[in-house]
This record gives sequence, structure tokens and C-alpha cells, in this order.
Amino acid sequence: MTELTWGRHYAAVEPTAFRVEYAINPFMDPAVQPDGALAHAQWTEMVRVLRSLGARVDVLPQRDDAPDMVYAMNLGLALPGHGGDRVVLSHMRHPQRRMETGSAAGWFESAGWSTSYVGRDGVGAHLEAGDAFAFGGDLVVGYGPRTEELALKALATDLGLRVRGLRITHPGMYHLDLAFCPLDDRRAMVCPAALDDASAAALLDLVPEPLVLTEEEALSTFCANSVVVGRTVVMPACPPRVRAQLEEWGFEVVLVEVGEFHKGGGSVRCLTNPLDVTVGRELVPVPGGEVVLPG
Ligand SMILES: CN(C)C(=N)NCCC[C@H](N)C(=O)O
Repeated sequence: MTELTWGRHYAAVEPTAFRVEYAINPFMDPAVQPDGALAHAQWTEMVRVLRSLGARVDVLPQRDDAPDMVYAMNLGLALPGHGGDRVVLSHMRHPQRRMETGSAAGWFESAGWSTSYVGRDGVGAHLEAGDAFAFGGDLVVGYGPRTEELALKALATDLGLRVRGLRITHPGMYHLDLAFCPLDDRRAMVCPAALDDASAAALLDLVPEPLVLTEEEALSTFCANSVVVGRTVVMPACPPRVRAQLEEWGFEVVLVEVGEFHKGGGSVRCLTNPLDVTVGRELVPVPGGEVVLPG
């Protein structure tokens, strides 16, 4: 088993203006506000844990007018070393989040990254980076609630990659990172209940040794929304059955409390954006690109 070659460098947004101002997913209720000081303390501890595991965490400031910007995973798909360091900025499905990418673009550009888009300012395909993960040499992309199918073709052509689309049908698992968490080169946590039948079968075919989560496990604990640093899985919670399997496979489970961020509909993975997924290492170049859709 080869451990993940990525997951040791992240961007995260310091939560100085996190609140639930609107409801764009089933977890959000503006009547249930996070405690700002507690959220900041939870985020600080999460960053400390990641750094203590050897991960680098770069911190972006939060815009005051962007309460969801703390979910850094959705800012863009960063691919270093691909004709220079390159990030495809998200084109958020909901206008309430679109201002976030302008600030993210500035941050990436000042750090030497080149930026591109598959759609922008409400024009063109929606892409939210919490839907896109490298696995098995390909980019696995969930589409439906947030990312649009049209974005898959643009990504594949633009980046010269094989993009495997999975159709998300569960309203509560509106990003793929609530239902899919790569663990190493053969294993991943997967929640087939998030997907239509053909996509669920395609995902199970793609992962040689899946740790299959029930809908209840994925939704009530956010356990697939975890981050893997080497053989350590940093999780918001871990059902006993899931912990037993992870430990049998040689992983260490480290729990971090990020409950205030569950009020906005995201957890550890959503709060971090990996900056070390590399074309030519985790992603196999495919000249011209290719999209593979289930069934
Ligand atoms: C696992 N998920 C869903 C994420 N990658 N991101 C969380 C985004 C939450 C934000 N309120 C929204 O609804 O966009």
C-alpha cells in the first residue's frame, strides 16, 4: 500500500467573519448562528494539529462580506507544477459565494500561481473544487448540485486529464467531499448513497478497497469530510465501525472538534484546500483530455 503522495500542504482561511447568513445547503439555518470565538478556536486547533503532523498550512484572510469563505476547499482546484503552479478558480453555483474567488485569485497570484476559470461571474459552467479529487491517476469530479456536467469537459480539455464524472443526487451530500475521501493509493471512504446507481457502481469499481459508509454515517458525522496526512486521518468524528477498519488498515485516527463549522455545512476537508496535488504524479497527463461518465 502506498500512502497518499499529496495532503502535506494546504490553504485555509482564518475565520474572522464566519456566520450563517443565508441557506444554500440543508445544514444551514440563519436562526442557528456559530459562536465566532469558539469557531476561531476550533479552526486554530485544527491548523495546529495539521502542522503538528508535518503539513504546511498557508493562511488566507477572510473577506468580511464572504461568510462562507472559511470553506477554503471550494476556492479552486490547485495543481502545482503543471506548466507552472496553476489554479482553476471555482465558479460558485450560488451568487452568495462568488466574491470569494476574486480574493482567492489575488492570493494565489501574489504567491506566483497562474489562475484560470471554466466559468466566471455567473457566465459559463459552475465548478466547485470540493467536488474534485485525484484518485487512481484521474480527476474524480462530482457533478449535480454544485459543479455542472459541462465543467467536466472544460476541465479535461484545459488541463489535459482524464476526468471521471460521478452524478451526485443526494441533496445533503452536495459536494463530493462529503461522500468520498481518498485514504491511500487503493483505499478510500465512499458513500454510494450520495450518487445515482451508475455513479455509485463506477465509484466502487474505481476504488480497489473501499470503506463503504452508510448514508447515516456520512451525514450525521461528516466523517468522509476528513483530511489524510500520511497514515493519519484527521476527522471531525469517527463511527466505531469506521475507526476499527481504519486502524486495521494501519491508519491513526485523530479527532478535531469543528462543530461550529457544521452549522454552515462543512467540516475538516472543506476548511482546507490541498496545494500539492500534482499532474505527472497523482494525475496522469492525457493529451487533449477525456471525460468518462458512468453508464
Ligand atoms: C463538504 N462541503 C460541502 C464543502 N466542501 N464545502 C462546504 C461549503 C459550505 C457552504 N456553506 C456552502 O454551502 O457552499
